[in-house]
Amino acid sequence: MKIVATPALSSARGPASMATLFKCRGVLTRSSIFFPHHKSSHFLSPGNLIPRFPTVTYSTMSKFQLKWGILATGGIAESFARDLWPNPETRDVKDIEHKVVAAASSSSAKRAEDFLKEVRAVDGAKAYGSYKELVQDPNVDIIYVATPHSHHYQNVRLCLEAGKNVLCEKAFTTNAAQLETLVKIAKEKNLFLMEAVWTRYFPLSIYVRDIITSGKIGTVYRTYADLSMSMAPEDTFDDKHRMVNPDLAGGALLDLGIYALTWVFQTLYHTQKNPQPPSSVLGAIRKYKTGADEHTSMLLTFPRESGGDAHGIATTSMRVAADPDGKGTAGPSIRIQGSDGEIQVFHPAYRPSRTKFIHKDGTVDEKKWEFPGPGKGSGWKNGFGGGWQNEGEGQGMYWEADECAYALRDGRKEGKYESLEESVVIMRVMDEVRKQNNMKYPEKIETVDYPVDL
Ligand SMILES: NC(=O)C1=CN([C@@H]2O[C@H](COP(=O)(O)OP(=O)(O)OC[C@H]3O[C@@H](n4cnc5c(N)ncnc54)[C@H](OP(=O)(O)O)[C@@H]3O)[C@@H](O)[C@H]2O)C=CC1
Ligand SMILES: O=C1OC[C@@H](O)[C@H](O)[C@H]1O
Repeated sequence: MKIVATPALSSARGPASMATLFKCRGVLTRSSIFFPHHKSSHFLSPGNLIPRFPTVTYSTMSKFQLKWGILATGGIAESFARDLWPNPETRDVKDIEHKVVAAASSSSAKRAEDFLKEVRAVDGAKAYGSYKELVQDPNVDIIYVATPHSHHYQNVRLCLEAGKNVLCEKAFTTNAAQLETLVKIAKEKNLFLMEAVWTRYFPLSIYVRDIITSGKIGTVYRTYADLSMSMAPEDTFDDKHRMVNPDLAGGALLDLGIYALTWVFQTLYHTQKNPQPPSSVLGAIRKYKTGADEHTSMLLTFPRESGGDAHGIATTSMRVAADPDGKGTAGPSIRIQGSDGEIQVFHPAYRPSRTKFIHKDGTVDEKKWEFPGPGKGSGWKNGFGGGWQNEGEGQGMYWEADECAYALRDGRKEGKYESLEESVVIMRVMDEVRKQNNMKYPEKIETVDYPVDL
């Protein structure tokens, strides 16, 4: 069966057509492009957007269907599940589709039921009042784990022990020992396991990595990467909130610093033929009153077989901002510096949409990405009271979801843009930074014991 979706009112390009109605999946839905109505720096400014109103031919024949179970119903669970809704063909992905077939909430089955409605799950999707019930559902192919960092080890292990494939939110675990244990279990059970660092699967990340591996930027000597979001934690979070609560492995390092490290690793490690872990790591931490880190800076040295080292500088903060005026005037958040040029990537590091490649001769290539998808209803909701931040068309979390579908279809057990081994190396770096700064989480969330009732 094929459904052709065309702009019902106009095929004109440009701002006037932004509210164009689209026919899709047999229903009329409004297309709106990611507009800010919140001062947060999560947003693209309208001027950065390229209106796009394609004619899309939807095919429902012979697709690989991935059936998702969602474990936890908080902010990012909702954003992710909503991103599974847009038809993948709107992003030129023609051979897979996603279905949310179940969700579990540790609060109540009613909460899971409401969640399933909010994210437009399939008819008959199952709502569970415990994670243990979800992992027993034979209809679920893969579970997306969206609990706080502190719970990832216990929750992922629950899924793996029950024979489920897993996509787990970042940071993967609280420490490397926990992650190594999960990787071992996944391998023994021949299950797929991936860290949900969605940034790796963005077209912009693929573009940047391609520039590096093609040699166009020459030898890469240094990457600066920052993800800092000024949140005035004392005004924004109570001390129990997951962002600042050590019992939930809160703090800038695991929550935001992972993205700065992602940029350092995907430019200085992942792109190497024979990647070597950093030969040295130096970290500095400024603590918040709860004991969680509010501000962390890291200097990593990557050995090079050709001699000399490459340096990665990764910084993160809840106290100061990478983009203080929300307009990008502070310049790029990420600078990848090579012998033949520099690649710049603009805030936010986790959801990059704008980049510049400045060649050695001074010429500049600029690229921008928009976030396509049909219909109102896919939106970003953060976990700390921001509420809906836009009525956009999807946030780009679907790209990591697509990777899960392709991996399961093709029998791969890891994500292709971040191996489990690379996730472990990054977790070891974070361990080392915490160790140097005497920052520990409570034993019950750092242990590899299982099961532990948190
Ligand atoms: N990729 C991205 O861009 C983002 C990723 N994240 C990541 O997602 C994860 C969750 O973050 P977020 O959704 O913002 O968090 P929320 O606090 O909004 O949601 C977490 C959910 O986990 C469940 N949960 C189980 N036990 C606890 C507990 N003891 N305390 C609090 N919640 C508990 C609850 O769901 P229930 O009651 O249904 O069981 C809760 O709603 C983190 O790992 C974070 O780093 C967060 C934001 C953005
Ligand atoms: O992953 C994340 O990215 C966006 C941030 O707002 C959020 O705190 C973090 O968890």
